[in-house]
Amino acid sequence: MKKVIKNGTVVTATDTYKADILIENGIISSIAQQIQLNGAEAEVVDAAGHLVFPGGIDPHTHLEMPFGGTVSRDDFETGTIAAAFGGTTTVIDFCLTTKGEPIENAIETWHAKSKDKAVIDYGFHLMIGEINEKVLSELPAVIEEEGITSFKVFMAYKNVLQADDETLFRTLITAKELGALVMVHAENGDVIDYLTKKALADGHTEPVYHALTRPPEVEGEATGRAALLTGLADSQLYVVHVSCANAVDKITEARNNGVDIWGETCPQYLVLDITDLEKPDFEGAKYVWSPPLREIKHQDALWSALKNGQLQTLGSDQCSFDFNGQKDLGKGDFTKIPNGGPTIEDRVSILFSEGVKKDRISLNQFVDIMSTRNAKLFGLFPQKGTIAVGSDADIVIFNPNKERVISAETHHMAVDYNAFEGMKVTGETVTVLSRGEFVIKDKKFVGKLGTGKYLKRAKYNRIQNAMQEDE
Ligand SMILES: NC(=O)NCCC(=O)O
Ligand SMILES: [Zn+2]
Ligand SMILES: [Zn+2]
Repeated sequence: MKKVIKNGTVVTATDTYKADILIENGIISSIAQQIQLNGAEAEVVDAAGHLVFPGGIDPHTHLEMPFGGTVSRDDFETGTIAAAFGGTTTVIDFCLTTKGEPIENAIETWHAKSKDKAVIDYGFHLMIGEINEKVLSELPAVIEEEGITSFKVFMAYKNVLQADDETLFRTLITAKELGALVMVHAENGDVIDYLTKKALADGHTEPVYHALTRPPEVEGEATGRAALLTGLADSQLYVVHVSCANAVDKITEARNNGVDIWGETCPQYLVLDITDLEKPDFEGAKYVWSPPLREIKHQDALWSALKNGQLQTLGSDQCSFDFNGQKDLGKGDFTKIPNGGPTIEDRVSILFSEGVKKDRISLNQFVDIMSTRNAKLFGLFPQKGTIAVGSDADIVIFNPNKERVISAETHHMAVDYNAFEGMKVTGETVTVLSRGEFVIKDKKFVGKLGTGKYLKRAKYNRIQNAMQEDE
């Protein structure tokens, strides 16, 4: 049956206007000031007093990911349900590879994790841990057959996920040839390895040492190095989870020099800070992310970078671990605390409440940062990331004035704590449609497991993204 969303305020990355939206066969078929249909023809959804914007696209999730001897708690079922409750309709998850193992096995593993579970659409990025003739021979099929058009390289997590500079450089060259966007976790893993060993040898075991052994300089250095190699390879780079001014400065400098480089930050870096890691009774472990939470001054740098376009996107970096039974693996040794936290559900709300409501970014920037730009960078636009005739009807109906408090008591993630516990936010997702079907209706989950579709994504489009830059 057709659906018509009536009386809402439509918000895209460029426009804000009152209009009705007609949905047929999962696609937006008409947008007009008034769409008149009788009740027998279409289901009417009244969005009066609400914003109607494209579903969020979260380009950075780790669902059911093995890490530090355990596995992240939220999987494609609980993770995508929580994402939908938070106004996100697409996630792109990181498919981890193992050196020496065929890439197709890794991708198969990720398909097995997600199929029959996801309630919203999803895609994968591919981790590159090594480059050799075998890997090079496998990558064209990854792009052409799987539609995986982004590769991820870790510059940190020594002896686990970390790749060397040759691997990064060759990945950049190969990505340019094949039409992929390279993503990088930019921290100097070798320096961190030294600093963490020294901290432990000096008897420092508490969670805050996670941050003290990963100072902003090591993120700035790695970001600058990755940017330089990208310029040298004339390739394209997306720096994930930027946490500090040092990294923003390197990205800005490279962009000013014509390097095709993009930066993502995450909600935790915008609203939490290093003092959270100092909480007593090992509670600081809840706030262990890599890169770590920073001194509060870095928050201002990140907000102004989002406003000025020096950073372009917000990912959640969802990688949740229970406080009891997972984070506590690191009691007595901060290096054993699994890195990551639950953020998928609150990403959109925090950007709206702290960004739009506090006048740090505009409403249209909000849509661009949490959805549209991600669609463009990751080969999903205009199928996703906007409200336009012909686009998928991935739509959020959002109450911009509802005040509420974030809490583990009410969240939908599987973990036993919420990193933003007690935070007051304004704005609430009311109804969410994925390809025209309700997933959340009047704040209740009405979706079905397995209805989320795997997305084969288009190649990285430098012209399209460069054109956005010129606007
Ligand atoms: N960010 C984090 O601490 N955990 C997830 C893995 C990663 O993105 O580095
Ligand atoms: Zn990372
Ligand atoms: Zn991550």
